[in-house]
Amino acid sequence: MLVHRDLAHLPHFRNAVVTIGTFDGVHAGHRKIIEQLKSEAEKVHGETVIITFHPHPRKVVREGQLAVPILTTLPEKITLLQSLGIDHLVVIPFDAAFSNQGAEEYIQHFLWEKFHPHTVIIGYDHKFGKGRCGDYHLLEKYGKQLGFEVKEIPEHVLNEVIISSTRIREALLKSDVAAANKFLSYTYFFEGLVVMGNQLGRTIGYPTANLEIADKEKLIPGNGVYAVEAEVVRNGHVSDVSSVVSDLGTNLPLTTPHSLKGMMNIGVRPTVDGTKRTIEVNLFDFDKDIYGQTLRVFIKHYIRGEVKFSGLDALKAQLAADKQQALKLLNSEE
Ligand SMILES: Cc1cc2nc3c(=O)[nH]c(=O)nc-3n(C[C@H](O)[C@H](O)[C@H](O)COP(=O)(O)O)c2cc1C
Ligand SMILES: Nc1ncnc2c1ncn2[C@@H]1O[C@H](COP(=O)(O)OP(=O)(O)O)[C@@H](O)[C@H]1O
Repeated sequence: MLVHRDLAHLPHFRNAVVTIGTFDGVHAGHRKIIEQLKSEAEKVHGETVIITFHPHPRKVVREGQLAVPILTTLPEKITLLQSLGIDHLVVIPFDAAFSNQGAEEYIQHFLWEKFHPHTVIIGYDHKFGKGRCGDYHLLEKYGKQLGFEVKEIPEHVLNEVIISSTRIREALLKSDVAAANKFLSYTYFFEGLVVMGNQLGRTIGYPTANLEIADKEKLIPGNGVYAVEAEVVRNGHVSDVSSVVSDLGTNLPLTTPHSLKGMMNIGVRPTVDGTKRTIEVNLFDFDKDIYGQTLRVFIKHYIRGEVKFSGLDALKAQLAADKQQALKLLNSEE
């Protein structure tokens, strides 16, 4: 998959079959749209093109509104779309100038001139252009004049997309990873930089890699203890998207046989300080210094809620039980 971020230097697409959307989560509902995109492209021997926006249009157009956490950061979205066999991903820098284009200008100077699409696939309720005044009918009218086809994404698929996104967010926020992973059709994951903690973990026999998530918009599941798989993916933070794209060959499929098993706590750790929310992972059968590296964590199962223990001995006993429980859950999948 080629990722294009510069609108001034797009390639010449061959019979482009194009769809437009944010695809946050690239979940089971999105995958149906992608199947439709691929089957239309196959019919006309065309290339599949997904146009997406970054940052999220909501952020630019409705500034000041309560931010909805995102399920996939841009590099993660790229990784997932790549794994689905899309030919081109075009990432539009969604700024005020782009959002101020009128609907007709958007069709002629953006969709037509940049892509010369064979087919555009959009939802019947898709709106575009300044004030969101362009719709399916306007696109069809221009399609006839300029010579491209417009195809509709069925209503039930669109409804599924909206319902799934909301359900996945709600499920993760209440720690229901079983439901979230089912709607996603893959295991929810995030990446964090391993930073210093209180250095207490090692003294009780459970060193924990404390994670700092780079993208503040990324949805972090609700507090609690989870069984996870994790991999050290690179040194330092994601610096730019291209580094992730070049990483792709080694990181697909998303959970590799090299994943380590472990357990993670998300919470305020009432037993030891009880204030700042932290994310920390204890990896099983592992003993390396990974400070300054990035850990990708796949959240497989929820184990329990966070508890305030009477002291470190009680916490330690519970961690031993959590480890057994995590291993039981993780091994049962194999
Ligand atoms: C799997 C797991 C479960 C945990 N559960 C709790 C808990 O229920 N309550 C709590 O106060 N801290 C809990 N902790 C956090 C520990 O208090 C923490 O790992 C320990 O204080 C070490 O901190 P440090 O990494 O900053 O040195 C848990 C940690 C892990 C890895
Ligand atoms: N099995 C392991 N799981 C997690 N981290 C480990 C493990 N073995 C070694 N480490 C290293 O030890 C650090 C965690 O030790 P810990 O005493 O909890 O310190 P801190 O409070 O700084 O996280 C990790 O950041 C990592 O570099």
